[in-house]
Amino acid sequence: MILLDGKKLSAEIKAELKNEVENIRAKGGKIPHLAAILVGNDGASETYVKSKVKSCEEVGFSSTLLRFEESISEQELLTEIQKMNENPDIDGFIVQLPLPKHISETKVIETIAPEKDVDGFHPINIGRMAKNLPAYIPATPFGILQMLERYKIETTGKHCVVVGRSNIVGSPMSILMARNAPIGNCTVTLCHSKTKDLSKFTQEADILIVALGKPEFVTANMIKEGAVVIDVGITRLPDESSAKGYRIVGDVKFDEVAPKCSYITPVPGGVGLMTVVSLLQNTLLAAKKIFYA
Ligand SMILES: NC(=O)C1=CN([C@@H]2O[C@H](COP(=O)(O)OP(=O)(O)OC[C@H]3O[C@@H](n4cnc5c(N)ncnc54)[C@H](OP(=O)(O)O)[C@@H]3O)[C@@H](O)[C@H]2O)C=CC1
Ligand SMILES: Nc1nc(=O)c2c([nH]1)NC[C@@H]1CN(c3ccc(C(=O)N[C@@H](CCC(=O)O)C(=O)O)cc3)C=[N+]21
Repeated sequence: MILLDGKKLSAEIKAELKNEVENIRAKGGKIPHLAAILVGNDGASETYVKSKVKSCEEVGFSSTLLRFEESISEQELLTEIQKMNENPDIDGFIVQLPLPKHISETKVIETIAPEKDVDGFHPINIGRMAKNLPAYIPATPFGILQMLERYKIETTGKHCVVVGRSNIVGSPMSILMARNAPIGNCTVTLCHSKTKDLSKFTQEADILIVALGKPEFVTANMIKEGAVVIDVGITRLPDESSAKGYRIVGDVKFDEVAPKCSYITPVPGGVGLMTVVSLLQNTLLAAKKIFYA
């Protein structure tokens, strides 16, 4: 069993990004600038956004964090997004999800200029991705592709089973794994809460990607011997013995599943860290105006 080490890989990618920034600086080019909009004060969202800002600093990007009260109106938020669209100093920005219930996620995402949508959530980016055209690929799926690539895991002809069909993880992941691309060419099965006999599918998976948000849901009996298991899930469970008061648990029961796997991601220290660096990589592309010149 080989651990897919998100900590090591993300550190390598950060070092590459830092190098790129130094080259840009030496040539007097535009330093990449990522902005994030955070609405309300959800604890987990706060952690992720801070981690994005910190990672920007580490690689030498500029970053801006705009915070708004939970009570901001939809129209006010859309106006702020327009301002970001028009601000030439900002190369890419994200609106942290989830949003308060009175704000339409769809409207928010569709207001973001596609060329600044480094999350890759705008329908134009999803459509371009599905057609195998250059596009911003959503950070979590992009991070998973890079893990598979850097560990030289063969995907062609494999059966990839994705559990979860969210717009930010499962759905784009299933599209990417089925594409005719170097990391792709899988036969893909996409499972969700209406899937009957989920185990029947997971047991057939050469590559199993789990993003359903239920801690330790996937057990050893659901896994084929030698499978590659990618655990996207992140749940904070109360834990008094930890300094933070919680511990982070994935969607996979790691201790019993790991011995059956050829490769597996840990949680924490797996996919989450790749998500953050992938967002920075998209921001670098945005600063270079690679897709929408
Ligand atoms: N590591 C990272 O970078 C990231 C981690 N996450 C984590 O990944 C997990 C999933 O997030 P996200 O994709 O946003 O989740 P959502 O809650 O948006 O979607 C969950 C998906 O799982 C499906 N599902 C729920 N229960 C079952 C079940 N019993 N059997 C089969 N499918 C089921 C749902 O089906 P249906 O559509 O029918 O409701 C849905 O498609 C969360 O723990 C989240 O915190 C999320 C983003 C990034
Ligand atoms: N517009 C938008 N874009 C997102 O990309 C987005 C979002 N909204 N909403 C929430 C999810 C979740 N997400 C994570 C980011 C980093 C870690 C991460 O750094 N994880 C570390 C630490 C985990 C921790 O301390 O909580 C790890 O897994 O080791 C995890 C999850 C991005 N998301």
